[in-house]
Amino acid sequence: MIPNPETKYRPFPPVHFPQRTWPDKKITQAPIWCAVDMRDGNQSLINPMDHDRKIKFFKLLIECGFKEIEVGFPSASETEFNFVRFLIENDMIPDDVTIQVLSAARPDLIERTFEALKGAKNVVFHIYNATAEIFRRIVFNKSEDEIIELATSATQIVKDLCTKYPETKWTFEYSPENFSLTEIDYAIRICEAVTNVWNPSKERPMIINLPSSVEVNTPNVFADQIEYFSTNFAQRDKITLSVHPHNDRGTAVATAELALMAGADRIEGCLFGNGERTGNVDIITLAMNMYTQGINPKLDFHDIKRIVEIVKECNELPVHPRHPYAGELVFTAFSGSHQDAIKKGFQARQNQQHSYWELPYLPIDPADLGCSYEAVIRVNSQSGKSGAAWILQQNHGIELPPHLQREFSSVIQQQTDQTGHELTPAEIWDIFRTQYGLKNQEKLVLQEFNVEQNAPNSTKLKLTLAINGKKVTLEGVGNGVLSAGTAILKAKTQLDFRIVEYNEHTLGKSSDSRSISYIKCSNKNGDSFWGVAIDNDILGSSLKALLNAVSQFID
Ligand SMILES: CC(=O)SCCNC(=O)CCNC(=O)[C@H](O)C(C)(C)COP(=O)(O)OP(=O)(O)OC[C@H]1O[C@@H](n2cnc3c(N)ncnc32)[C@H](O)[C@@H]1OP(=O)(O)O
Ligand SMILES: CC(C)C(=O)C(=O)O
Ligand SMILES: [Mg+2]
Repeated sequence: MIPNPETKYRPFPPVHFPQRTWPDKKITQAPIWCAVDMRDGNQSLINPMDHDRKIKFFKLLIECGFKEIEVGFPSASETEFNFVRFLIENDMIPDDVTIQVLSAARPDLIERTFEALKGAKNVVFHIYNATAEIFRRIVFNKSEDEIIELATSATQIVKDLCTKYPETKWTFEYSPENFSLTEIDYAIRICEAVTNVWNPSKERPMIINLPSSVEVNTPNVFADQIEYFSTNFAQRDKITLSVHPHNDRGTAVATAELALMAGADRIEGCLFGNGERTGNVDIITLAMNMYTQGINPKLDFHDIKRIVEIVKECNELPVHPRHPYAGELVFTAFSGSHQDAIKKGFQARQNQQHSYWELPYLPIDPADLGCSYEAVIRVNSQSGKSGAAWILQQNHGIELPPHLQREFSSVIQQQTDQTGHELTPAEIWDIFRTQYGLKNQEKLVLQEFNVEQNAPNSTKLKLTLAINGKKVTLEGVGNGVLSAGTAILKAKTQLDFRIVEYNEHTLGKSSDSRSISYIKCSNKNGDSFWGVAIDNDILGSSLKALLNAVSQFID
């Protein structure tokens, strides 16, 4: 028996805020991004990053365009402390990048953190303490006022120490940890008290960072909390309002997006949503969501596969194959109706009159993330006619005629049903060649041919064939090469068949491109077979395709 949730869990109370305006707002520009992978992400890893992994991650974040990077919790360990020293002493921080460090609101930890920062150019000094009732009661055993005192006295210590190091441009950040679980008016009260101590200005704002340290409510309730805070905070114009969503309910991205609509200016998060428990908000998803709405996210993820590899190596964690924008399967359709729509979408793009991306089932151009179109369609037993046709088109320039697409699809379907597995492009190509005579067809093999135009509508054809390896030369007449060839083969094999469909095209754009021909022959019993052939000239490919089709009537 599962426990009764009604007596075990309490619903999160909504914020009474009928003046809310965020539902009608739009996101129109990128927020200030702060990557907290090297701190919040790092503190959640099984094996926290060592020096080399941290360096690698730091360089990656800079390449991606982050201008604010929380590089660690310097008072946590020697590794953390020394890493910050290394960055500073080796001049590894670009002038336009601000490093951020975190410390609990504890004098000993704050002092140690300042030691790590000596000589840095630009720093966000970030302190936090939990403010929610359950933390005040259980963790701190302190009253509301005592917690305010803890936060303000720590702020004063930071302020005093900043004056000792005037060579650094300091920005102060305060986080009421577990903001979303904190009584909203108390959260405003403690943040205002901290702000009053710091005394920011419009020109030198401080950062108030509102975390859903544990995600406890729906994104709309969090948005109400943010708009309420933003509306009622006394020195709103002197603070940068930041959010720091976690993903316990799986809605961190929505939470962050609604928070931006509700007035947040800045977002802290991690690549691929790494972080404590279910992670921090995924900045890649957020940024690419903006990108697909026509907004420049001011971050660069154009080589997503490389980013995945580096992050996997540094975090020693996988990235899910269905991770938005980045997973190895997110641009791949296995299912028939999706494949059909995607294939038609790519065709339609060739005549499109506008520049916008418009493709069924592909909300973003894979090329924008450095991915090719090759993998957008893969073939298994869920696939339809467009699946294999797409693979042949992409890999070999083959434009299967519509009827042949259907016929080849049933061949492929038999294979995938039998094995239950995906077919690779190489396997599909091999099945295609075997099925239509491009490979191992030895019953009727063209060796030479000669065409003479006797008169208008009368063509004389001389064929040299290897029939099951035996060379024969045959002649016939028809009103064209194919009808002459048909006449020759009918006479030789005693088979009664006719050509019912013929298609050809060049494989490539230049005039010396090879030709491919597709021929379907039927007999009176209703049996029909396709033959396909490739040759340097169109007559050769037509005759070979005819032989490949007819060979299939022969036992
Ligand atoms: C939501 C977040 O992500 S917060 C960031 C969390 N990150 C980390 O903790 C990673 C790095 N931390 C560490 O390595 C260690 O915690 C250290 C080295 C910083 C400190 O370790 P310790 O000295 O053993 O203290 P510990 O972390 O257990 O803290 C517990 C004490 O600090 C107090 N404390 C906890 N958080 C805070 C805070 N934000 N501000 C002030 N005091 C705090 C607790 O009430 C407790 O006090 P008590 O001993 O009087 O009961
Ligand atoms: C330190 C704070 C910002 C934090 O990581 C959290 O509350 O989740
Ligand atoms: Mg966090």
